[in-house]
Amino acid sequence: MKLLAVASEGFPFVKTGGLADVVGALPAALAPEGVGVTTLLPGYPAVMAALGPVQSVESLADIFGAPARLVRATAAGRDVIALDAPQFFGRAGSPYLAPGGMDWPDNAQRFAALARAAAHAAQSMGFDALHVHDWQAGLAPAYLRFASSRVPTLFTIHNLAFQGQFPADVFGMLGLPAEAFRTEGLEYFGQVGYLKAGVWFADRVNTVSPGYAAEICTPQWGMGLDGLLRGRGRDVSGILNGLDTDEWNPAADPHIVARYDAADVTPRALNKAKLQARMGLAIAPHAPLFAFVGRLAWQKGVDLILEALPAILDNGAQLAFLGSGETALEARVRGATGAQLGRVGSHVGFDEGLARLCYAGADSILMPSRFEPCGLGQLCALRYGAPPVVARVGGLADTVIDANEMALAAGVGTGLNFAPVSQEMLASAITRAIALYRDGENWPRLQANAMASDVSWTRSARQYATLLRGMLRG
Ligand SMILES: Nc1ncnc2c1ncn2[C@@H]1O[C@H](COP(=O)(O)OP(=O)(O)O[C@H]2O[C@H](CO)[C@@H](O)[C@H](O)[C@H]2O)[C@@H](O)[C@H]1O
Repeated sequence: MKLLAVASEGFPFVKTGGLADVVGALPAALAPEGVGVTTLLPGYPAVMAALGPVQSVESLADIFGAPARLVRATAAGRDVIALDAPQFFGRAGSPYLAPGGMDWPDNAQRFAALARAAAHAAQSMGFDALHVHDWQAGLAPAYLRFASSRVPTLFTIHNLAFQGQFPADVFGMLGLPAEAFRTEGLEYFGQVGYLKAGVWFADRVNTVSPGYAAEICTPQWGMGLDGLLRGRGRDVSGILNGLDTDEWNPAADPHIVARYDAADVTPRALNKAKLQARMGLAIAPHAPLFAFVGRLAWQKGVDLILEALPAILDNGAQLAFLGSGETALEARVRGATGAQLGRVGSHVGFDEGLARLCYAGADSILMPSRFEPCGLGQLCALRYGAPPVVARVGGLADTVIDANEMALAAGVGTGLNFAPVSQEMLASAITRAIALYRDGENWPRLQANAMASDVSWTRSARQYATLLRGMLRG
């Protein structure tokens, strides 16, 4: 099967978060299942540079007022098509944000162009199916539907909180027939909804864990789309994300100081010391070291970590933050660092190497997310032997087995879970983690169980292949 995937980011070419990891990993994961993936990405400067010499495969005479072309190359082991449209993507900086942190003012056009190019390529280049990721590509199933195309589409929701909503007057420039702008279409509370378009027009919809698939069908977590999602019934499913276990491998990771595997985790101590140094923490081999890696956002419960700080500090533990995001949270993280020098460390920014050092050097990774479609941080934590403390929501609940008494006795715990998601319950889980760490006997077992967890794509790739083959049958 020839599958075209379309997304606004994909590792290793451009990454701001977990979407890129998944888009970058699926081609290798699906290859053994007989699915050959080509990935269409916006031609950002970083993407064009990484592709090197390219072959021009299609020209698009007029894409929202300017010519563009599709170019193709194989790079980093992936077959990539880039939408070379300098008027939309030829700018430095974030894929989504202008300098100053506001959305690029022409994001509606930019990502409509991406979706239109994907629909065009899916039809004209002989692909069997189109895999559409998140709102940035969400219009593609609408373009295909109104072109009476037979190319089936799968729409994957990585985060329902980001919906790509634009004022109604954007509709006029999309080049879609008037009938598309209805409740039974892409109209969303009087606006144009790019994610809504994906959910409405795609043949199948999935999200990145079974738990989140169930949650988004409820009013509490459906973000206004639960009715529509419930209405799509069995067309909606959940498939867990995995990790590219070659890419994320503590035995071969070039970003960390000391490489190790499950047979001997003692080299982790060197990574811990390095992480403490990089984060401005006291070099304390026996202090339990917690780390947070991710977007500094309400979703991720960063405020809960800050409020639960006494549970960490009063127990002689340390905390390292790596992330960027909401200005107020960035300021609070910097403030906590300044107030607790040597005990709280932080790096506000995006740093792939430091993220890996966090997974390889921290004793435990904190993920107190209020909601989490899947989460990759906890999978990295398991793989790198840093048993995570996670909120029992979405994909976190699906991937981390709480080390309660029964689980410890049965030898199956891989981390710690807590619910409901509150500062108090997080503090109590942290206290439990520190006690386990200090009792000496259970922690190594927990760490070994974590590292033995299957976080690869193997099972999920099979599920994707089954879903895609089902789509081809209609
Ligand atoms: N400052 C920083 N420096 C370096 N690396 C950083 C970083 N901040 C984040 N990362 C990295 O980015 C990735 C984050 O992935 P997540 O899946 O945890 O969250 P995200 O919310 O971006 O993804 C959304 O999409 C993914 C993919 O489907 C879902 O798993 C998730 O639940 C959903 O919210 C990880 O690889 C992490 O290490």
